[in-house]
Amino acid sequence: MINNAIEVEDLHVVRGTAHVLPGLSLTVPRGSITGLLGPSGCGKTTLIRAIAGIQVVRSGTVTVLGEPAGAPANRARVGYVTQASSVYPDLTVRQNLAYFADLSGVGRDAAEAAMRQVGLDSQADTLTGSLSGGQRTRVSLAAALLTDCELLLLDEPTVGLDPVLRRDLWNLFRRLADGGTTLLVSSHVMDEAARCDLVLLLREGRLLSRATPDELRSAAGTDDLEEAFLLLAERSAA
Ligand SMILES: Nc1ncnc2c1ncn2[C@@H]1O[C@H](COP(=O)(O)OP(=O)(O)OP(=O)(O)O)[C@@H](O)[C@H]1O
Repeated sequence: MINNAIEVEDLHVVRGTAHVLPGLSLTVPRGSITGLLGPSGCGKTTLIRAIAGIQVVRSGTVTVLGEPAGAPANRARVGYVTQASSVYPDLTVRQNLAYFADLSGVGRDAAEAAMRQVGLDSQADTLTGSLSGGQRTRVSLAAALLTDCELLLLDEPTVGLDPVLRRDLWNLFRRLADGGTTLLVSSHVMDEAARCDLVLLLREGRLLSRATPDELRSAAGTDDLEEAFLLLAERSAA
């Protein structure tokens, strides 16, 4: 059993004219919640796309669950929830999940269970297009949960959610991690770092820090994770 769910080595990605990831190396341990934190534009989505195997990379290696990123063997083992909703607006929540359940070869019971997991059972018969942005994200998340994947890649899943929904989603992430799923969750909200087992801080495509929230606080000498990030960013620029 390989202990790391993800191993990235000397990854270079160029998008347009920008060298977005200029030689990034990092690892993500199995069975835990790793937060990918950093300011807008620092390369979080690009890295997640590379891990999902859908990003053209210039060089370097990305190994996911022991396979090269994007390997067919990982298709049912890796779930990816993008920032943009990936479900059909003209279908109800239940119809969307039933459709994805059929595509994934799992039963309709799995669709109902996933709907309950994300707390959308009361909206089961609502058209997905008339849900709020946060509710639509939860439909996408439910679709990713259908196959009991080993690794979940979640790109800013809590954007636009109110504090209660955010807390509920983080509780769900914790339950999934307790059950052995590895989660990589991107966010630019530093207070979400406190809910992670491990935090990767990215800045301009470089790894500024890889630490637990407690290690971050003591390295920066402050309890405020936002402040800790700013201090670490200033130190690295000095
Ligand atoms: N399709 C694209 N073509 C060219 N450049 C792109 C493209 N998508 C992103 N970029 C650039 O790549 C860099 C990293 O973008 P990325 O989306 O990975 O950042 P991010 O940290 O996820 O940002 P956010 O938190 O705002 O989603 C940015 O400078 C962005 O302008």
